[in-house]
This record gives sequence, structure tokens and C-alpha cells, in this order.
Amino acid sequence: MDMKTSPLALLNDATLLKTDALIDGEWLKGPARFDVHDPATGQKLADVANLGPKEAEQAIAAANAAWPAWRLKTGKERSILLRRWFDLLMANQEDLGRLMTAEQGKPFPEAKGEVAYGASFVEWFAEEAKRVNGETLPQFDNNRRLMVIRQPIGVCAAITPWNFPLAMITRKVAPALAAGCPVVIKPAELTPLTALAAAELAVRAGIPPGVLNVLTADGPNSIAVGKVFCASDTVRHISFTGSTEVGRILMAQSAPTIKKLSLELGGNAPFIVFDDADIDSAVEGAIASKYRNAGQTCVCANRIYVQDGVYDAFVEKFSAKVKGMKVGNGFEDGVVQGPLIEPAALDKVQRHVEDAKAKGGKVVVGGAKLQGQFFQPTVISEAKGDMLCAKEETFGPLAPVFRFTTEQEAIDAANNTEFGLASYFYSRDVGRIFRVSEALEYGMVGINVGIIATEHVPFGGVKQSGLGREGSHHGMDEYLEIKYLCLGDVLK
Ligand SMILES: NC(=O)c1ccc[n+]([C@@H]2O[C@H](COP(=O)([O-])OP(=O)(O)OC[C@H]3O[C@@H](n4cnc5c(N)ncnc54)[C@H](O)[C@@H]3O)[C@@H](O)[C@H]2O)c1
Ligand SMILES: O=C[C@H](O)CS(=O)(=O)O
Repeated sequence: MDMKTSPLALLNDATLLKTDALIDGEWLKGPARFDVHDPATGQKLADVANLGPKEAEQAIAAANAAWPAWRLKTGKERSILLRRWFDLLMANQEDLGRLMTAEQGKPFPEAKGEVAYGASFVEWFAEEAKRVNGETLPQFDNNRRLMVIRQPIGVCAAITPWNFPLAMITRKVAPALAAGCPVVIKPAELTPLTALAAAELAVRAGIPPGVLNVLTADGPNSIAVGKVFCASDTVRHISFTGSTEVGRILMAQSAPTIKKLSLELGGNAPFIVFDDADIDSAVEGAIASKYRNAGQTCVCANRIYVQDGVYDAFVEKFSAKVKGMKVGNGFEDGVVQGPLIEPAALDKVQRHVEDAKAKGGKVVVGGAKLQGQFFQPTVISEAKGDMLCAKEETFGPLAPVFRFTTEQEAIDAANNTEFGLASYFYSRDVGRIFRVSEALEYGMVGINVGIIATEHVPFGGVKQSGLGREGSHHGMDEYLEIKYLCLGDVLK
């Protein structure tokens, strides 16, 4: 690695560049290594420990050994340690952002924003750790007392994606630790550096050895490690964020051990603009939702539906904004769209563009790959329901704009997918707002807004977008088991 030209040469704290895996408080070089590259330049950034099934078993054993002492801490004691971790994440926001832009590509300001977003889950669950309350119930016999307690589920495995290298980790690890569970994290092979730096800060915060383990692995070893997690009786909960396809695999692999699963999977978000919408506000919301992280988010607007009466005005205003977007290296001033994560991602966007054009779509802006792993921000008008971009998650900077006439037509089109994560619509008619909100088959609905996620809301989907919720007080439930106590002979 040529540190002279590497973006990581500018880290304020060079010791945050961790490349070994963390198991039981020890940094492990591992039996092999895999390379991590900068998607903007193709430059090698580092090589990282490439662990497999043997080390996965070690990490599970370490977590299980650390669990008794961790669960015996009071919620307040765990809260204090999580708060220290939050403070360290925020104190190192710039370095974590730099690592993230280097390995994932998102613009530096956006990366620093994700650090604050990811840290906010640690802050939130530091507080929730103190609120794991139980219940007392009316007795059915005066000689008994009935109560409900909630206890940590046990060793958790977290498998996370590359698009939010910190937030998708803390959204799982923070509630798990708060609830009293130890965790083994397997971060995406494309973006391990941010995860390892966050783990280093957790160690500095005083999270004990074995409570938080980070197992880095390349693609093939990720599959092998996943199988170990699924087959292990010690691992009681797998929290996965990633594609629906992999979610299905993990669900099937976990069936023999009846594991609790939290699945945050793929999306295909509709973004509906009605005639009565504030068009300028709808354009702003569509830009924010569609092109954040170069369109590589699970809640990006994937299909934009615009009612006939405002279709031309929306396409004109929206396209004018898209034309003005600056694409480039995430460290360059003014860049709002960085590279896509890998060549296959560009191929998928290009495939969706060519398919749309072949089926009558009109390219209004962009439509082509640029140098390297960059793709033009793209708008296609006259999009139709038989196009690939209507049925598949594009996961790139392509905005297909569909025309519709009636409210019911928009609802039916929006719901015509196996996915059900995020959805959006713009209207200022109160009756329509309630009719459409309640008719959309999605876990989340943005109304007159394009960005909806924050740490204290229940984030998650229905249908094949997943199981469970992350964030909010609901996020603790994934890591807690309910136990009913029936106490007899209490008056003797
Ligand atoms: N619902 C959400 O909150 C959410 C958030 C972010 C991303 N996503 C989804 O994730 C996808 C993009 O992320 P991605 O490309 O990293 O997804 P992916 O499913 O390819 O990979 C996600 C993680 O799973 C691991 N993995 C892959 N195959 C595996 C296997 N057979 N066994 C065990 N682990 C395996 C990968 O190494 C990675 O760590 C998109 O579909 C996006 O919608 C969803
Ligand atoms: O892509 C997945 C993230 O969950 C998106 S968000 O930042 O939480 O909205």
C-alpha cells in the first residue's frame, strides 16, 4: 500500500487503521489475507485478515465465555460503556468518515454523516439499556404472584452489508450489547476497515474481551462462516442486513437450530407524486431519496410514479436538478455522487437502462457508464411496468419515471412487488394521505419527505423485505427473550 498517495495517509489517528480481526480481545492476523480497494481509484488500501470456519468457532466460543459476566452487569453499567463508545465514535468522526469514503466511495461529507447516524444508535441504546422492564400480572390465585421478565437471548451473530459500513453494524451491535448479549460481527468483505476501526474504539471504551468480536472474511469464507453461525446451537440469534437472496439462504440454513432471525433485506421503493403535491418539494425529496449513496441504499426510490397532470413539470424540474449533480471521487469538494461499489453494480444499472430503452423508455439525463466505477446520474421518462427497473432493485443512480392516472392505479402499481421496505408519496390532501398510507404494503411510508431513517424509529420491512425492526425501543426486542414467572405459596 502506497501510503504517500493513499487517502488513509491523512488519518489523524493512524492506529485506527486496523487490518487484523478481533477475537476475544486479541487482534488476529489470520491464516490468510484479502485486499480492500478504493472504488474511486481501484487502488489497494490494505490487506485484511481472511478468517474461516475454525476462527468462527473460536469467536463464538469467546462470545459465549464472555456472556455470563456481560449479562450480569446492570443495564446502567452497560449503558455507561456504550455511552463511552458513542463519545469515541463522535470524537473520531473525521477518521471514520475517511476510512468509509476510502473503502466504500460515498462523498466524505455523507460518510461523516453516516458516522453520526451510526453513532446515534449507540447513544440511543445506551439509554435503552436502562429500560429493560418487565411486568407483574393479575394473579389467578391469591396465593400466587405472576410476573414477566426479559432476559438477553445469548450469543448473536451479525452479518452486514457494504453500503453503510458503520450504521448497519451499530444498528445491530448497540441493542445486542445493551440487552446483555455478546456479538460476533462478520462485516462485508468490501468494507471491513470502518468496522475494525469502530471495534478498536469499542475496546478503548472498555467493552470487555469476547463481548464484541469482528471476524473479517472474503467472499468464499463469508459463506463458510455464515454456515458455521447458522449451524451453531450456541448462536441464538442471527441479525442479517443484505440482499433478500442471501436472507433466504440464511433462513434455510438456520432452520435446523430454530434460530431467532432479524432480517433487513432488499427493497423496491415506490415514490408517488400526486397532482396535488408541492412539486418543488417532491423534486427535492426524489433527489434525496434516489441519489443518496449513488442510489445504493435499501430505501432509495426505485420507481417514481407521477400523476398525469404534473408529469411533464416534474420530469423537467427533476431532470434539471439531476443534470447539475457533480460525480467524482468522494474526497473532492462539491462531489455529491461517488463511484459504485464494484463493476457488477455498474453492469446491473446499464442492463436496466438498456432494457428500459428497448421497451420505450426515453433517456432524459445520463444513461451511461463513466470512467472507472462511476455511472452518470440517470433519469428515464415514459417508464413502463414490464421493465426490469420496475421489478428489480437497481441499487444505482437510475430514476425511472412512470406515468399514472388514478390514485388506485398508483397504489396497485406501488404494491405490485414482493418487496415491502420503504415507500414515499407526495400529496397535500388529508383524505388521500390516510387512504394511501394505509393501502401501501410497506414497513415504512414517507409522506412529503424523501429521507425517513433515524435511530428512534422502527426501521424494517414486510413481505420479502425482512423480519423484525431495528432502531427505536422495538430494536431491543430482537435481543431479548420473554420469561413468565409463576410464584406460588407466597402467603405461607
Ligand atoms: N433492509 C435494510 O436495512 C438494508 C440495508 C442495507 C442493505 N440492504 C440490502 O443489501 C443489499 C446490498 O448489500 P450487499 O450487496 O452487501 O448484500 P449481500 O446480501 O450480497 O451481502 C451482505 C452480507 O452478507 C454476506 N454474505 C453474502 N452471501 C452470504 C452467504 N451465502 N452466507 C453468509 N453471508 C453471506 C456478505 O459477505 C455481506 O457481509 C441490497 O439488496 C440492499 O437492499 C438492506
Ligand atoms: O441501505 C440501508 C440503510 O438502512 C438506509 S438508511 O440510512 O437506514 O435509511
